[in-house]
Amino acid sequence: MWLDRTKKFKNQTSRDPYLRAVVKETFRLHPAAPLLVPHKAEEDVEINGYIVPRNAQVLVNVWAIGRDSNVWAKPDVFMPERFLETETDVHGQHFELLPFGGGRRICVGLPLAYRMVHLMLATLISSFDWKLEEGLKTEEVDMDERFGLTLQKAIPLKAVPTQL
Ligand code: HEM
Repeated sequence: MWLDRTKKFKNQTSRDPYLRAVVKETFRLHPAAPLLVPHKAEEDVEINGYIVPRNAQVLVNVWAIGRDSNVWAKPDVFMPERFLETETDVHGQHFELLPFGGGRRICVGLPLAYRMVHLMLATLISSFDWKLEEGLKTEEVDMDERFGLTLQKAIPLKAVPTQL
């Protein structure tokens, strides 16, 4: 039965454009690794007129890129619809959305992780009816983040499931 369900969800999740848009929008605003993984320049490199000297440690602030108002309309608003009309994806070709990094050191777990995120989200949504804690309204949920090598919610979300 679990296998049947998994197959069903796999078909649904790979086709559901809104679910895919929700995942992208979540990665845009809350990338799991906000500065990716530290890189080092092996040689002096010039990028857009800036010199990155040999041996410099390079951190790519994908958290800031995801909220750049030069790139995103209403950058602080959670708006999955923005991804419905674009080809933008997370595979390292679109530099405005790089939750898995890009280039030679792109996350090798991307194909597995990306599928699993969709599968888990679809399973959780379709298996339970979710409510916030008693009395809490959606707009009152505290979305502050605690920065580190990985990004976490400063105040954990308490969501109450009822099995469907
Ligand atoms: C949603 C889940 C995940 C996210 C958001 C994520 C994100 C990342 C990021 C941002 C990097 C650094 C890329 C860079 O600096 O350019 C990375 C590297 C890496 N990830 Fe993931 N990752 C995830 C899941 C996984 C999984 C499931 C695996 C293994 C099965 C994995 C294995 C790796 C490895 C081995 C590297 C180092 C690659 C290298 O340096 O060549 N990741 N990941």
